[in-house]
Amino acid sequence: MTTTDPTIAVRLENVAVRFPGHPAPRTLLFDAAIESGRITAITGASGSGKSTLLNLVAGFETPDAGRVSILGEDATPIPPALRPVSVIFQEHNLFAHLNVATNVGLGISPALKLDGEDRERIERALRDVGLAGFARRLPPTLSGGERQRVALARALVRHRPILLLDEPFAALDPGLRQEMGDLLAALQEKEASTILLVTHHADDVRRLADRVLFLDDGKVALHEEADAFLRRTEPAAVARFLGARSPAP
Ligand SMILES: Nc1ncnc2c1ncn2[C@@H]1O[C@H](COP(=O)(O)OP(=O)(O)OP(=O)(O)O)[C@@H](O)[C@H]1O
Repeated sequence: MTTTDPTIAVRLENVAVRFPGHPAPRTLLFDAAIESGRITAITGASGSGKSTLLNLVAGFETPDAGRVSILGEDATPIPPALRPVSVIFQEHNLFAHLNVATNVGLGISPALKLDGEDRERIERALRDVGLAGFARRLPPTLSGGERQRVALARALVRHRPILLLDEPFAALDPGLRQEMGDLLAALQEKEASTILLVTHHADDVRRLADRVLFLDDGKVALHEEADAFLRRTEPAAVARFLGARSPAP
């Protein structure tokens, strides 16, 4: 019954997730088809379900009902490590005791069985994210922005068609957010990857997104082109989100 549409990278079909929760249980319900080769921003208020949706695609969360398909294939039996995705979180992406090159190498081989070609790939990825010469540094000696760039390099060497980012710029100051955003946009253009970017910043949507998936109370409230979304004055939840732009310094 699988219909494979190459323009769709990820499909969530009536996916329900039930959390026991306090004071009452909560059910999140997602239904969406996410296009390939584009940047989709997943946004909405705190608690609306953004991370849960991303975790369903990554495989860290399991649906209680419905189905997640990735690149036309039912993802249910596929463990996180074997899914065609790379994930970058807000923080804690790196092993502190392993140097930068080794952290990137883990993206190629978790057992760190690396040959000469792999080492070249690592060097190239570090150059691409502006970290040539950082190979032997340890993560605690890097700035927050540099650490996130290492995480991006590790995602790059994996060559997975889908990149999942959960607030990857949240710990960065505005200058670095801009820099990381530019880097991400350039990489997307070069690799034509599908990117799902969880963010609660309207500026990230303005700068980076082609499409927007707006969540409200555990459901997909809107799924549309970023231009149309950015012109919205309603519903109130979207107006609030777009109005929450940080004031110019
Ligand atoms: N493991 C869990 N157990 C119980 N409830 C959970 C669990 N994970 C998420 N939830 C609940 O599900 C809802 C959605 O959470 P989620 O983290 O996906 O939201 P979010 O939009 O990413 O929020 P934020 O912007 O604050 O990170 C919240 O009400 C949250 O409390």
